[in-house]
Amino acid sequence: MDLVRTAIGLMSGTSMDGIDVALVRTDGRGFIERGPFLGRPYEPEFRERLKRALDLARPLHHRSERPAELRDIELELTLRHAIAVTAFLERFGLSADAVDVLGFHGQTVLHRPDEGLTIQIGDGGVLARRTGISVVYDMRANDMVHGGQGAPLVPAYHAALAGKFQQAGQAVCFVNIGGISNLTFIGTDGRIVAFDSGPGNTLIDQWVEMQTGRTYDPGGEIGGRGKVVTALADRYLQSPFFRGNVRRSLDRGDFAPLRSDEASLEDGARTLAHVAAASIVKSARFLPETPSTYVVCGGGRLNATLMAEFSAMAEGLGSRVLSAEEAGFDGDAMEAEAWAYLAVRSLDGLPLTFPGTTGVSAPVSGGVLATP
Ligand SMILES: Nc1ncnc2c1ncn2[C@@H]1O[C@H](COP(=O)(O)OP(=O)(O)OP(=O)(O)O)[C@@H](O)[C@H]1O
Ligand SMILES: CC(=O)N[C@H]1[C@@H]2OC[C@@H](O2)[C@@H](O)[C@@H]1O[C@H](C)C(=O)O
Repeated sequence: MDLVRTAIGLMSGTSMDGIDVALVRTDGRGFIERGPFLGRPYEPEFRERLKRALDLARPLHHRSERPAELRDIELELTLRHAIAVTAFLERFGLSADAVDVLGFHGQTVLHRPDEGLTIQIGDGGVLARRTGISVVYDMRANDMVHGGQGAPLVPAYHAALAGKFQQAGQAVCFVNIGGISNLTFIGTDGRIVAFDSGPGNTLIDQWVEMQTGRTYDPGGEIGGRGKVVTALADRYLQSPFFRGNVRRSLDRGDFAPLRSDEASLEDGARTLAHVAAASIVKSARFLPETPSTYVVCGGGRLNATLMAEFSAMAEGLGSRVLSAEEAGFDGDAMEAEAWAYLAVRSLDGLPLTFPGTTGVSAPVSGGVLATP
């Protein structure tokens, strides 16, 4: 039997809303035992620091470049992750010795796949020393070196969770609605096809924050009171991103926010929820077949307006739509769990990405190991 390790995954996603922490016991292959999860929101001041980091990263041309202020933010981010690990261990009565590895995503501050450039800030060495636990980090870079898009990486984990659908003879598609959305299709024969599918919550979050100061549309309630402004929706949905045969991965800044005078608060939120839902369906046309089931994860599944739109569109095409919880998973923990799983795969030199998931030339492993 392959070695089963205890791993903690740490995800700070494109929504920049906080750090997700999840524990998984796994052999990095078919054995997965999901443990506890903790979400640690960022305080508003630190979110502003991360937004500043995106601005500082925009002119960079090399993934190791760190202007002094960006280096400071990287250290602050890393220390917040160390505190999150300590809080997690305390909360669940675990000692650092019980954990074999941390899978550390860091924060994507720039992603330009066309230039072969992806930058995640987060210092694995500092995190390993602070926590006393080995850290695997920088998991996207090697994929890009080998011609991949550097994202998405979560599909290897989705595929490992898909066994029950395969046994039932069903093609399943995991939909992760985070800041950006991505899809993982797993066919009945185990074939994996994955790609970023379009804007997720970021446009909605930016709009609601601009208009109200709140950082998201709770439950999709604001959008639920509005109507779709077709001309604005079309501006997004007619993007060249949805055309052509090559799927490319997205940067948070690839779709420009609505301008403040373009719609009422409610109509803007409704229109952008529609855009998020329709983007998934548009991109799903590039899957090998219509999935029997969509399993929806990520914070966007909690936006009822977005979910109602997506469910109606997908069901109209013959698929059923389940939330991660309805399918027996945890939709908040999934990405952090994936980073735990990927860290174990990295330790064993197993591939993290495949030609069908990132367009990489051949299956490749990745990640950098830092020891305490
Ligand atoms: N109760 C809720 N109602 C509506 N939307 C919500 C709710 N909770 C979270 N969200 C949305 O989900 C977002 C966070 O989702 P998630 O944590 O999956 O994103 P992420 O991990 O940052 O993104 P990515 O997958 O792009 O890396 C929030 O920014 C918000 O837009
Ligand atoms: C470069 C980067 O950080 N991309 C993220 C982003 O957020 C969602 C989507 O775009 C996905 O491609 C990826 O994250 C997920 C967790 C992934 O790599 O699977």
